[in-house]
Amino acid sequence: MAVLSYATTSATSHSSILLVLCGSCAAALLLLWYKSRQRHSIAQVRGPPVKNAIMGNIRDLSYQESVGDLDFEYLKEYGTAWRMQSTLGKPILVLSDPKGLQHVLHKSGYLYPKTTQSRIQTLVVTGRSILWAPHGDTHSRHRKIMNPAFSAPQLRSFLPLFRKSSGKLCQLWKDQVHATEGTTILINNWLARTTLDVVGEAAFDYDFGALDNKDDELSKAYENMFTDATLYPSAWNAVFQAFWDYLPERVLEQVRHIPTREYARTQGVLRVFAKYSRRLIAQKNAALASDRSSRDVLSILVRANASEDAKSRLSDEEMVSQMGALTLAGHETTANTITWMLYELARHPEYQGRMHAEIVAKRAEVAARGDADFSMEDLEALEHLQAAIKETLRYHPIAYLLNRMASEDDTIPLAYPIRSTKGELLSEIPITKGQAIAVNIAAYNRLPEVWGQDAHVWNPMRFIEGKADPQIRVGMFGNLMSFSAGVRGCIGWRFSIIEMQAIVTDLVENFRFTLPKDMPEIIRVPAAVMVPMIKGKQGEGCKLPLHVTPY
Ligand code: HEM
Repeated sequence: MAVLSYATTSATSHSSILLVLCGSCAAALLLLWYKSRQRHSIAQVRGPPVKNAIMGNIRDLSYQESVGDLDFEYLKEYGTAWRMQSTLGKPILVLSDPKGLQHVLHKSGYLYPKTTQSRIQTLVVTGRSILWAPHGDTHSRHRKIMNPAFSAPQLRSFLPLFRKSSGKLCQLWKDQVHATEGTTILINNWLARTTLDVVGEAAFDYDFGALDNKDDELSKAYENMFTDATLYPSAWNAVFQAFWDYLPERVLEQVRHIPTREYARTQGVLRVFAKYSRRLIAQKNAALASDRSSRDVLSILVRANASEDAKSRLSDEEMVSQMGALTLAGHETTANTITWMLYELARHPEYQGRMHAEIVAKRAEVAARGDADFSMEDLEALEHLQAAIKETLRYHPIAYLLNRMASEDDTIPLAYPIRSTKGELLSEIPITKGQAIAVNIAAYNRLPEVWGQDAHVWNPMRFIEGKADPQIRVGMFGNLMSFSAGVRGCIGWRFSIIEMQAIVTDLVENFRFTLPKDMPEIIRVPAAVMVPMIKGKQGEGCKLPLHVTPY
């Protein structure tokens, strides 16, 4: 009986959600139709022709075979700012100009918040975390409490922990790689497991056991989530999301209950994370009360939150959400960047040889000093390693596009003037409130004006020879946009750099990476983050095989 009455209540509440959604959508459709007839301020900005009135041409971007195929073509044709049409006639300004990006992300503070679509999508997958936090008071409250856990000294203290995981990966590969001929390995899968273990231990003092193949509920829930939920978005979902700007927040919060793959897959992950996160936070609160608090990110967060005044404190729900956010933001991003780096090293054996020689020489220095392992200063002195990290972040930016919108009328300045639809040179673009802006990280990272005429070539020497010395400072690291910039720039960029230094040093010291004889074509697939897949075999998920031979 109890089950029956629960089922009836649940069905009633679901049909009222559906009714509210349908009613709101119909109203939004009318509003959208009215809006699409209005003239917008970026009408004079050139862009690719619109092929489909409903879908616009934005879908071409999410269906392009490899990230950059279209972006680099448009960049060449239209310059560092162009116009695209999103679903139901909504114009988007696609921006890769350094001065424009500096203005939108740095100088304007919170003037350009995330779009409703990107905020609600992160709400669906992480809950009320820092990634979701609306611009302004809410976000600065999250950031203030999270900052102490990401200070440079705190992150440098994680080095032994990162080295422990990379050592484990090396040992597992040594066990399975044939000593003389080497073996072909799907490296992305191993690296994702390694970075999941790293983020588990450093951020929560939790053992995902991914490298040990432990049957862990959390790591299983997370596996392939990005590609399952976001790859090749359906037309209905794109049209549905176009209404979101006009729906009340309370209605939008319900979209997570929609039982299609876009929402159900992430909702499942969110539920599992919330369960574990609650348990871990309770443990950390108990440890704090008995003065046994440890150094992982979540413990520092719990401590920082406890010492805030009640008004500024994160709520229980906000605290619980950070675990999913840190795993989401900090795991596959780093794993994929290392994957692309090893792929480029396999394609550039001469550079890989230099990196190996540099590490071996440093190892001899460390041994002569009587130390068992590299210090942070040793790793930072490896200039070929540093340059390869920067060049890979530039060439293969995992987060290749960010969505923002103007909260007020504004003017965006450009470093490189563009030609308007009337043939005039524009050195600034007027923006009206509500204008959507796509921050095109992939295109900025390939600007010949900033990176040199060989911007489309993977060449780490540009950082060693000082060729990349851009005049306009935008990014958080190496003047790259890969970690974004400004008030919402990546909080974990140092964590990721130290992690990459620790893992890549171990791998390049112990193994040689080459392309297998029958190397398939690898494409940069546009899921929520950019992932490597074998061309024509996208259905098999992320895959990047390399031939690995031990030294
Ligand atoms: C190669 C590795 C990484 C890349 C390329 C990367 C990139 C980014 C980018 C582009 C953003 C801005 C997102 C937006 O505005 O929508 C961001 C934000 C963020 N990242 Fe990273 N990230 C990386 C690693 C990490 C790691 C290791 C962590 C944590 C352990 C982390 C935690 C975060 C968090 C919490 C935010 C939200 C910051 C805020 O809104 O204030 N990231 N990241």
